[in-house]
Amino acid sequence: MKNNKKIVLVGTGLVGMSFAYSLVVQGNVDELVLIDLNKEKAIGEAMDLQHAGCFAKKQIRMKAGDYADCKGADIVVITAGIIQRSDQTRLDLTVDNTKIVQSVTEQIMASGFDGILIVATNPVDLMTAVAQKVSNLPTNRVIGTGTLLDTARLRFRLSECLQVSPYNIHAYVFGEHGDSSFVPWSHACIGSKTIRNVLKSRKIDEDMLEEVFDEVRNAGYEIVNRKKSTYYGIGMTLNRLVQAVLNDENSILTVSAKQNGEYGYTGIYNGVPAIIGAKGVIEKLELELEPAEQQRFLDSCRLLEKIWTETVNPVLESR
Ligand SMILES: NC(=O)C1=CN([C@@H]2O[C@H](COP(=O)(O)OP(=O)(O)OC[C@H]3O[C@@H](n4cnc5c(N)ncnc54)[C@H](O)[C@@H]3O)[C@@H](O)[C@H]2O)C=CC1
Ligand SMILES: CC(=O)C(=O)O
Repeated sequence: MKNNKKIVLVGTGLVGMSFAYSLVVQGNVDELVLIDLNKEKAIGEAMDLQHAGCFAKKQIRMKAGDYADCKGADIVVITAGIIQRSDQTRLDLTVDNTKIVQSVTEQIMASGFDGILIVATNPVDLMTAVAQKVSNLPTNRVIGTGTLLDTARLRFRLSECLQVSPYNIHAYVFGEHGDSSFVPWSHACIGSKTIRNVLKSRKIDEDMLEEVFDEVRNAGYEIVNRKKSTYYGIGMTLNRLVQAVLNDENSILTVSAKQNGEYGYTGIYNGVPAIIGAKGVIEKLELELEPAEQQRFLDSCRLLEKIWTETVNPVLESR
């Protein structure tokens, strides 16, 4: 394990700073550099965090910096971008955020950065693909937060409904971090018992599962309607992913990873469970999906590929 764990964050908005604050509270990095288009904001955020750090269990070196600081960083996290309004989906952000992620990634790479890139900017599956294409880093080293936040929401909600700790709920949200996501319930377990068998023994109707997932899929919209944006959930999601890499955990997390045919699709970034360690995506966990689940994954990939071809690529090629 490296002695000095260095993270650079690009985008010091609500998502970026929720993540940064969680690092300071948990004290699980050594060095943190903040970059934003709005340099004054990055400086103000760094000052505020430095003051918070006086009460933290570990002292972290923090500053507002610039892209030259990415050289030698273990991980650069991209949270720069616009957010959706309550009448928009994440996919409506595609054109604006493609331009932002392209520009940010070019500047990161110009520094000589050679670590792991983690992307949260929405629509995250497409923006991770943009970061990979522009950076030309190996695909295992460019990771999107994917459906990790959705999976946390699923485990939370199932935990509430079934009165079992979320730590003992093993269920994954697959596909786009968006409306085409789904849960392969055939692989959802409470402890080692399948969730369908748990429902059967408790005499709970299976319809409960899709009701729970509807809430999970709509959770982002529900929060945006009430408070304009979501940030604590994704802040801790980013922290979890970063720790898995920094500590070479080989933990299974549902991230946006480049598809290489494991689930019948090649070429697009989409959310699947994967083993995450120091080298990024070590291996995608290949689950045997039921035919209907497999179809939903293919539909999700086809949707993303269509937007990539019709919208993202023309933006990338226009520069
Ligand atoms: N993947 C996920 O699960 C989630 C993703 N998000 C996404 O995260 C992104 C950020 O959201 P918030 O932090 O709430 O937005 P925000 O508006 O609070 O912050 C965005 C920041 O990006 C900066 N920025 C914009 N263009 C930039 C550029 N070219 N270079 C450097 N910095 C730039 C802005 O100055 C601002 O500080 C959005 O795209 C949002 O949809 C939000 C929640 C969950
Ligand atoms: C905004 C967003 O992507 C979420 O909270 O799921």
